[in-house]
Amino acid sequence: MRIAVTGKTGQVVTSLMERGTAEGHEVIAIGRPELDLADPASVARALEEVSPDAIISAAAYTAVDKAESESDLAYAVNGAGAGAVAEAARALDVPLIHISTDYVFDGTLDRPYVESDPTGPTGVYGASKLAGEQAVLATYPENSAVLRVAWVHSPFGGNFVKTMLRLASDRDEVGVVGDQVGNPTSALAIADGILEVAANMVSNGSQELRGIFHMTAQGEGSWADFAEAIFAASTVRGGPSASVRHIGTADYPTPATRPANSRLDCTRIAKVHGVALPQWRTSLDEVMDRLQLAAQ
Ligand SMILES: NC(=O)C1=CN([C@@H]2O[C@H](COP(=O)(O)OP(=O)(O)OC[C@H]3O[C@@H](n4cnc5c(N)ncnc54)[C@H](OP(=O)(O)O)[C@@H]3O)[C@@H](O)[C@H]2O)C=CC1
Ligand SMILES: Cc1cn([C@H]2C[C@H](O)[C@@H](COP(=O)(O)OP(=O)(O)O[C@H]3O[C@@H](C)C(=O)[C@@H](O)[C@H]3O)O2)c(=O)[nH]c1=O
Ligand SMILES: [Mg+2]
Repeated sequence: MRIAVTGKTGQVVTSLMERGTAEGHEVIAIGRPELDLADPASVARALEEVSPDAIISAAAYTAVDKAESESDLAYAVNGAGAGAVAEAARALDVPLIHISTDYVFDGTLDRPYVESDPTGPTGVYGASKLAGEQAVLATYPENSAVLRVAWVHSPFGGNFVKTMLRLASDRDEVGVVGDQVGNPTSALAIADGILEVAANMVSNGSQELRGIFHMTAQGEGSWADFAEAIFAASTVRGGPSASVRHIGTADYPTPATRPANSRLDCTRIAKVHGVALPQWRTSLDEVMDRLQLAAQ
């Protein structure tokens, strides 16, 4: 497949370049300045030039706290920008896979969220991503899949794993919220899942393969559990470590409110696409191995 992906340096786009190329696909990453999601005309132009077999919409405004004070930009990129990608995919008549987030939910449910559960974002980032989902499904429902992923980490770009390792390098203890639970998911595993979904959509036009899907790693934990796993994995590899103090959300005030329950139920994508990502602790080991290699 010839696959166009939005963004150049993001975690998911970098993972797709690696995994897609390894599987013999041609993966073309298109980002700024040629494709700027805040400039819709550039989106159509840049994607048409590539004439791909499928488009992966992975670029987004992802600064959750900063979005609270930059809401116009967050909506332009994540809402209107996502709609512009969908219009380009429709014009090219190719499948679109749009990446979204667990933060579209308010987190008050006491079980993992299924695709049909009501959304209710608690911050600007989640609301702007929800606007993007809606734009995609209104513009190009006949050939789009929205994949909601969560708590993304990888050897690339900025993420919670790297933040924790940086903090541990100069302190013995880190306070991390223990009352927000979710599914830490590696971008490398996400790339594998996206490639399976893309192949299914390219070869099969069935509506059942389109629509919204939850796609996270198996297993769950709080951010504090995630931090503990990071430090355990770092310790065995000779990397920095710290002890984790489990704190409450109220003890770690942030501009954006995050959902307390971010867990996503991934039954539908397993049934419809045959996609099941590995356990999150297994993927974390892969990411930690890669970080050690990168540091050598
Ligand atoms: N990170 C996470 O924890 C989660 C992410 N997601 C979603 O997954 C997707 C991938 O996220 P991830 O890989 O982590 O993202 P990153 O934060 O690692 O990277 C963001 C990417 O978006 C690009 N980008 C930002 N603004 C624009 C713009 N105006 N025009 C074009 N490109 C732009 C960046 O461009 P450049 O390369 O130029 O810097 C970069 O490639 C996103 O849709 C995100 O909402 C969902 C759940 C969790
Ligand atoms: C750095 C740090 C964070 N925290 C808390 C704050 C927050 O509740 C939680 C995670 O913090 P972060 O800011 O790294 O994560 P955050 O940016 O909220 O991560 C989110 O990013 C967007 C893009 C998504 O789509 C989500 O799925 C999710 O991955 O941990 C601590 O408790 N202690 C700390 O030292
Ligand atoms: Mg962050």
